[in-house]
Amino acid sequence: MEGGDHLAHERKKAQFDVEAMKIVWAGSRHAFEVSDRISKLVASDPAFRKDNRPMLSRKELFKNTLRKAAYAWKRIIELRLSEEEASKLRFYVDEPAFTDLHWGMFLPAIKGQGTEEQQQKWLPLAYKMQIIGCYAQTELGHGSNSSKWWPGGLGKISTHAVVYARLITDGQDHGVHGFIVQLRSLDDHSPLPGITVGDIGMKFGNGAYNTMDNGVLRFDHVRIPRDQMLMKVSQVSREGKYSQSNVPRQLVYGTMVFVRQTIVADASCALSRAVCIATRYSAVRRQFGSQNGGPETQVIDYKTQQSRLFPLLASAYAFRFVGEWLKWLYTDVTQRLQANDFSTLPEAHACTAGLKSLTTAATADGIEECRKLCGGHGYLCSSGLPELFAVYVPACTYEGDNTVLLLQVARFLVKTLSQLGSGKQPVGTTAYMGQVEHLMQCHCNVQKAEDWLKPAVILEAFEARSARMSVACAKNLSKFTNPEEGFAELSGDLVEAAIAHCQLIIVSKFIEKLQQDIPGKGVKQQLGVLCNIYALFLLHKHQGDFLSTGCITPKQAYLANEQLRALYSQARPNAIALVDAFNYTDHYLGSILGCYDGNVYPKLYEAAWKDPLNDSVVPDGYREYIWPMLKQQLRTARL
Ligand SMILES: CCCCCCCC/C=C\C/C=C/C(=O)SCCNC(=O)CCNC(=O)[C@H](O)C(C)(C)COP(=O)(O)OP(=O)(O)OC[C@H]1O[C@@H](n2cnc3c(N)ncnc32)[C@H](O)[C@@H]1OP(=O)(O)O
Ligand SMILES: Cc1cc2nc3c(=O)[nH]c(=O)nc-3n(C[C@H](O)[C@H](O)[C@H](O)COP(=O)(O)OP(=O)(O)OC[C@H]3O[C@@H](n4cnc5c(N)ncnc54)[C@H](O)[C@@H]3O)c2cc1C
Repeated sequence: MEGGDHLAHERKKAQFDVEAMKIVWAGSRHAFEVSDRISKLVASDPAFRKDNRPMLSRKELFKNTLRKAAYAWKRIIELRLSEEEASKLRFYVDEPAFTDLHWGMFLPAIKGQGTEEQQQKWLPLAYKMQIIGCYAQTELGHGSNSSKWWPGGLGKISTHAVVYARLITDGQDHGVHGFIVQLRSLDDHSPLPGITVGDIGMKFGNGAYNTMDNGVLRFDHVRIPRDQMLMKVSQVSREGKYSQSNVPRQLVYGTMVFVRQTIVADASCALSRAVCIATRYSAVRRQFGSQNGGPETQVIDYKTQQSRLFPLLASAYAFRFVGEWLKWLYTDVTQRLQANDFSTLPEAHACTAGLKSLTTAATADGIEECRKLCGGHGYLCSSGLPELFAVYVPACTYEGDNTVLLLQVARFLVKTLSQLGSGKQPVGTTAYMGQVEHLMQCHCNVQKAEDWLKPAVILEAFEARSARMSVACAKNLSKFTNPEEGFAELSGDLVEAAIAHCQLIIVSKFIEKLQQDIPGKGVKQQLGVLCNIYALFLLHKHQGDFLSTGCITPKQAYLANEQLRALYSQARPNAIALVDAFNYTDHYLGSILGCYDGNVYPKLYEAAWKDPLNDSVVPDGYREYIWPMLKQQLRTARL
């Protein structure tokens, strides 16, 4: 079959209103319209071509990124795009660049930690891109106080940085503070006196994150004007006297709470993109299994393919909704902070840290699974999956290594439990800990597979598992005379307790989403199927936890798996429509395997001939290396 829509028969099977699902996925009709318009604008502009990235040398690649960033900025000005539209445009350009750090961390750091006066001075310059900034926290060796190492945008482009460094006044160390530092001349871009700055070198994958100039920075007797210390949290007077505002010191790390929240939303984008590619290709690809001379089986009909693919499809939706909720939580905590209410900051920190950890780990693994789900073709760059994986996988490390972040969540959980004794009632995502006595001894009353479809049953099982794992950790910790020693010794168990808690958050937010009014024929029902797949898949994967804590019986674990298989069958006819609801353009997907019309094989064949190796029939190097070898063999054969 040439041309046409090769997936049309799949699209006809959908049992829900895809257009309505697109609105749910985008978050609102307005968000959908902005995304739709801007993604098409980018897709239709040849200046944003990206299929040649894996073939470019680092220098060509980097220059190309600078060209795109400058062109994107020009279009933003010409079209008078709003902040929301401009950020969507950068998103659909789909190329990591210094601008990510400028808009995503430099500006938020000044907004969050600068005084009114400092904001008035620096923000207009940054908004007009008259200065370009980055966020310099990480060092080459821990607390080495020697070289900053890794900041994106630092290596070659940033004129300024927010640098995190120890503040020492009168010989007293006040800990880490943020400072705005000019790095390069605004006239000729040369580093200012005392500053050594450069790129740290090639990173994993061709193309991928190598469009970013992650950098190294050293200072030698560099003077930072006093008024360039970010002074919302603490101040140094003209006389050198240090003082602190009446706000928690942790606000110094507020930018990370903001960025981790955006990383969770971004996880749903990266995972949904990989899932869209793997789902469409799984419907196109046929292998064996034909009966009575009929067409061969689409690989998406194999139960093994479904049990690997559909939990990822469900996870993409789950991360979307938890990301939406986390955005709300962040907005809420920000409003409270402005009113000097700091009570929800620890929870916001724990939620952003934990969910960043969970969603990025699952997304990185999920992209790789999608590559395998596409068989050999998934390994071709033209599948879009190798580059997506290489770009995405550092999310497990940046903004805090995922294990380190889970340990922060564990500390928060142990603290929450320890405060129960003093009568402090937990709220928000830890409210369930208030029923710890019930959760320690409750019994799951699932008797048949369909009982696992009841939200209350699922929630109680996840709450009981999480509470029991945290309580077990707390009990074990109490056996140590030195709490820090205990925390280090039990860190493996603590990480698992933190994972259980974060999975509970994601499941409960998906269930809450389903309690909202969701318009569109069959939309809520499909989301219900995905929610149950997500929860029961986790339960199946972590059944060791659920069984060992006595939350469920082996029979109930068996029934959960039986129900899961039934849910896969319900998802199957809707699979293509569920990925169409992401509304991704072929440009954004960047994948022959995932193209909307499913016309995969002719496109793969055509693309192969565009590879530079196929520019000539006889390759460079043949005369030099192969021909002499062949001649040598001939001579040996004659002997
Ligand atoms: C819209 C566009 C978005 C664009 C996004 C662009 C993405 C671009 C890609 C990459 C950019 C990458 C950037 C970076 O990686 S920046 C560097 C990030 N580094 C880390 O995340 C390091 C991880 N470590 C930590 O977070 C540590 O907590 C610490 C270094 C901040 C501090 O360590 P330490 O001094 O040891 O203190 P503790 O960890 O013990 O914490 C003390 C206390 O403070 C609480 N706390 C910690 N962090 C926060 C926080 N962010 N907010 C609020 N509270 C925090 C912690 O819970 C402890 O509390 P206590 O137990 O009650 O005392
Ligand atoms: C692509 C990319 C972009 C980045 N961009 C920026 C940026 O713009 N600005 C910036 O400042 N930084 C940036 N970073 C740095 C990033 O924030 C750090 O790499 C990250 O915080 C992890 O720190 P680390 O590299 O020192 O890892 P380490 O802390 O050295 O981790 C190594 C191993 O030790 C384990 N470990 C470490 N501490 C503990 C502990 N306490 N308990 C148990 N295990 C532990 C970790 O789990 C990990 O397995 C970027 C990094 C990358 C990869």
